[in-house]
Amino acid sequence: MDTPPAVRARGITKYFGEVVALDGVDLDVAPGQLHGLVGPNGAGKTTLLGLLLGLAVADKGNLEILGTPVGRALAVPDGVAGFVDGPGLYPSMTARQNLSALAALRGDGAQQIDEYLEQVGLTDVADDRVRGFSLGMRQRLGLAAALLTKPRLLILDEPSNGLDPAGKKHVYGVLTKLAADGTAVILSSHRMDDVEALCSEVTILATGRVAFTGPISKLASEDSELDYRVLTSNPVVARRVARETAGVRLQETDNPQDDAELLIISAPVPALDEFVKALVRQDVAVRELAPVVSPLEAAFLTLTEQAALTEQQETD
Ligand SMILES: Nc1ncnc2c1ncn2[C@@H]1O[C@H](COP(=O)(O)OP(=O)(O)OP(=O)(O)O)[C@@H](O)[C@H]1O
Repeated sequence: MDTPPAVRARGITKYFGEVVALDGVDLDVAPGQLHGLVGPNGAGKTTLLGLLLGLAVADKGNLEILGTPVGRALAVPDGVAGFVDGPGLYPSMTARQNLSALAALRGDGAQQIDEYLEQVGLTDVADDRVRGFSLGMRQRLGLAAALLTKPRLLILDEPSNGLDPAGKKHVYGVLTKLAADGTAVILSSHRMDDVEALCSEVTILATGRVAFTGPISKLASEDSELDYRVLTSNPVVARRVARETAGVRLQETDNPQDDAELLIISAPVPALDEFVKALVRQDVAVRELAPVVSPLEAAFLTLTEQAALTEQQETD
């Protein structure tokens, strides 16, 4: 039998009094998929994650989690783990005691506690009280607690909040491995670079509506124009080449010193290719070439601005 989708949501609507937090949201997440949920403040990300965790119920729409329709009762659906607004932990207990208490409640997982602590990089502080933990350490312990339940769908609200680079590496490694083993992971983030590094699919929410959902690779089309930073061995010639290449627009930078060395150009991918080839023909070496903002960030800004504009037109 085919494995059911981890999430299948259709027309999910959620009100808080007058506020429409979610407005007809559709979402599909396959098993083993790392799915990013992004959107400006107040877009409805936490509300949606809360519905998936069974912390609230939708006012309208259909929600199926791991193949089972979600009813009206508030309960964490079977096979789902995670947290919104930070993990629930006992501050007066140590990290290990927190996990032991959870394992005892579940009647399972006690044997793997050391392994989970190691996976999230908390072995050295396993016997320290959670009260003294930083936000990043709490996030990692929350993830270990979620792992202990062996979820098939993991929901995480801003999991990289407070994480230092080493913590991020641990957490991302854990999430990638979980997904490779078939667990679907849905995480919200304000960091587009994190989502790009980790997720294959993304849903962009703007004022409670889906502005885009699908593979990240579909967001950046060949024709969309991005801004690029360009450092070369000869900025004077590079600037002339930029002016002469069809489809390339040279931007003036705010910093006059930057202006001497650094070029900012706007171009779609085919024109960018022609620019680089022309530089090489002129014996100019390209030392750095990178988008000023990532394709996801650029698409995110455009889509959310459009959605806000549409909403304003509808209310006018
Ligand atoms: N318990 C609540 N009572 C009243 N309004 C709420 C409640 N929870 C959320 N809202 C409203 O619903 C909308 C969506 O909020 P939500 O927290 O889901 O957004 P978000 O995308 O997670 O935002 P952020 O990025 O700031 O965390 C907002 O307008 C918010 O004010």
